[in-house]
Amino acid sequence: MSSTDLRIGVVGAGLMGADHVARITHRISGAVVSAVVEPDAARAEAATAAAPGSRAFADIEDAIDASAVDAVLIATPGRFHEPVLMPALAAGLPILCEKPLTPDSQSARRVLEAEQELDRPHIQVGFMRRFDTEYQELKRLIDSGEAGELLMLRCVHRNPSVPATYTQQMLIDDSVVHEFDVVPWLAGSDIRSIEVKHPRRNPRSPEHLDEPILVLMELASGVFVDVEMNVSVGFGYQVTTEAVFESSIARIGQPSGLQTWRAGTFSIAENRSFTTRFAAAYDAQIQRWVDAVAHGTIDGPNAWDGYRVAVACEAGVEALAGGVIPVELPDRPSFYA
Ligand SMILES: NC(=O)C1=CN([C@@H]2O[C@H](COP(=O)(O)OP(=O)(O)OC[C@H]3O[C@@H](n4cnc5c(N)ncnc54)[C@H](O)[C@@H]3O)[C@@H](O)[C@H]2O)C=CC1
Ligand SMILES: O=C1[C@@H](O)[C@H](O)[C@@H](O)[C@H](O)[C@H]1O
Repeated sequence: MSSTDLRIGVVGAGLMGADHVARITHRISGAVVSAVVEPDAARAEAATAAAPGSRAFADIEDAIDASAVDAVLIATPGRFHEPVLMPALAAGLPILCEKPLTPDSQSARRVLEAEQELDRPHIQVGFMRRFDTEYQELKRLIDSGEAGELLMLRCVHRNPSVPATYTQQMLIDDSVVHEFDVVPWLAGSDIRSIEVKHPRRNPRSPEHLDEPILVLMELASGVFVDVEMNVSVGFGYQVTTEAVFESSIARIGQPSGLQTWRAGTFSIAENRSFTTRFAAAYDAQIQRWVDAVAHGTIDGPNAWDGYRVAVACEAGVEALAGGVIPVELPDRPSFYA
């Protein structure tokens, strides 16, 4: 550790928290994990063992009081984000908060209000797809106008399976939440309305889930977007987008793993989890946050983006029961210009 390294407190050391501890320790420059807050003793021990020099704390307030952290990375389940965001903001610390910012728009608004007490945005939200090189290339193509007018985006979001704790609502606010961020970013236009269609149910789905679902968004620009959200596909993890232009199409997210020719068959390895599909994007997201923090800024989706997405998720959850649900946003505060 060098004396200039950013000392990060990681709150929540489950799947994503442990993954982030490993990347900060081994792949990110200019930062170390100095504190871990995790109620599960075995996970806390594994995380501190994985990050030499780090210490476990009972809560983020203790780590702040002990002057053990310069920044906070939040990787607890979404409903526990606000109780960490608030003390971290009160201490004026930079924050990388895994998605969602908070689980609903009311709590997201409270966070926006608390952040606006400070001189500048301190929160970056972990919508890592914006750091994926293919998404970035597609955005450049759309922005450049080279391909002409964008007419539609056709998105696919497939998970091999989900844990028993995954609910119907999570199809929207745990999974499609990513498209609610990345689609307006790609297309440069806010979501105007959301509708959900229920195709034939996959007999492999857990009993309590009615999926796949088809989420239809209309953007303010008139661009239409469909998202196939499908969480029991078994074969692997797939996130793709096809952009339909006037006289061309562009595609991202095709399999790019090991290719084999065997017994008369050609095959390409597919991802099995977001942890590999987006590994480079998570690395880039955290490296750019660490670099930005050194200059007193953030470099990625901010708390306003988190709030916009929370509003879209509420409309999406309402749309699960039917209807075309409008997405209405207040004006963006100049603080987030
Ligand atoms: N960007 C992405 O692609 C992904 C993001 N996520 C997000 O990451 C966050 C964590 O998700 P997972 O790692 O999958 O969950 P997880 O359940 O594997 O881990 C969460 C950890 O937080 C701990 N925890 C619970 N309450 C806490 C508290 N008050 N203080 C400190 N620790 C607490 C739990 O004991 C657990 O170890 C969520 O916000 C989730 O939406 C999850 C998966 C992928
Ligand atoms: O954020 C994520 C998970 O929480 C969610 O459950 C998955 O569907 C997403 O693909 C992943 O990126």
